[in-house]
Amino acid sequence: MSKDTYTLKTRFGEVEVSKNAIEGDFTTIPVIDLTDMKSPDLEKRKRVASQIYDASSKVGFFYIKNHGIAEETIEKIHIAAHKYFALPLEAKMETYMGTSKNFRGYTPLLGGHQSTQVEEKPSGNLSEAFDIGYELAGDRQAKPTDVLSTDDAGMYGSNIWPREELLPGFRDTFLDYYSQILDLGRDMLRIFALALDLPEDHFDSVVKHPGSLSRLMFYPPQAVGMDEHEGIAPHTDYECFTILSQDTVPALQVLNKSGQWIVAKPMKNHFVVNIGDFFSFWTNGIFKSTIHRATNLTGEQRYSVPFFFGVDYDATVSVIESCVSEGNPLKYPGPVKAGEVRRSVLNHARKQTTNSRVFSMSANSSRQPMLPQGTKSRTRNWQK
Ligand SMILES: O=C(O)CCC(=O)C(=O)O
Ligand SMILES: [Fe+2]
Repeated sequence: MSKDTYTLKTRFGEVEVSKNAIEGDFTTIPVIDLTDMKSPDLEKRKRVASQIYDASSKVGFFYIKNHGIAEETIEKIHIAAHKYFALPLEAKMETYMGTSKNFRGYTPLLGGHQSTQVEEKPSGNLSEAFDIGYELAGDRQAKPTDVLSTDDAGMYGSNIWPREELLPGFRDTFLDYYSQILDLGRDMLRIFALALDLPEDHFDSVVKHPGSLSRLMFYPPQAVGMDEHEGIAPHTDYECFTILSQDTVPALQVLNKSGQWIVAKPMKNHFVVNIGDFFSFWTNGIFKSTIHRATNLTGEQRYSVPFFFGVDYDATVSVIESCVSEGNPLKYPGPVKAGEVRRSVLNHARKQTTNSRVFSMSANSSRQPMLPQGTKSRTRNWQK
């Protein structure tokens, strides 16, 4: 590594990264056209699946276009995000995540955030967030007779909403967005199954009430002359995959294999999709959960809306058998209870006062997925 690099110290090891993000190099973040994702022609679906396999196993990140979510839906959620973060702090604190048993609600600027790096002077992430999770009203496929199970980990539960009179229509807008992205996630899981040479309905039984969080994020501009301050510190996501809507302000950077931060420039009507730790576990490391961060150096306000697609909290999941081979022996003993894994990851993150993600950052290409200290013994031994 040349002197243009620095060492990123993490709780789990060191990563060499270059000092500067490389502008203009997006060739490593492929764009996948989902037009044929639901084509009646299997060969066409397979062509999409094969691109998804390539991107998921080599990069861990890709853009999607022609995903079927209307521009208007995306605009509406961004307007809702602007309005929510414009509320006075006291109003946002009425929805404070600290009062939630299942990781929903508001995370204030710098509050409760801490870099995943080992810092001399820990400083929080320069962002605010508002999280919601699965509720039946946010799932167009839920039947009126559906009842949410009480998963052992207590991850299902209600969302915390700002008072309707403060933000009329906010709850409906967010739940509508949530339900549409949830369905996109379900559809994508079928194409992921095809990508893994499995029957397309292979995962259907574990996405009845998918344990997915969605988040509004706000990154204020940094003060002129201020040292670069991360909006969200380097991390990997911990669910199956993330579907991210960015506004027009660039900030997201993805760590490539040679240790360079690649800017994932916002592209109109595209989502950024990235593999999370849970999918990496599930596929025995075939799908890569890649380190990324967001730093807003533009002087403008930035908003983004990630959706972390995950399986039912009460599902029990083991590494997919066909992902284990002589060349890729079983990495992670299982089975695991999806809700328990997520609770322990989130608890750990909260204890560390981080922004709710877990990171095992020994190296971008050979990382082990998730699993903090304190995870139940069955899962602790995943973390070598
Ligand atoms: O805002 C972004 O661009 C990325 C957010 C992110 O990585 C996350 O919330 O996990
Ligand atoms: Fe992320």
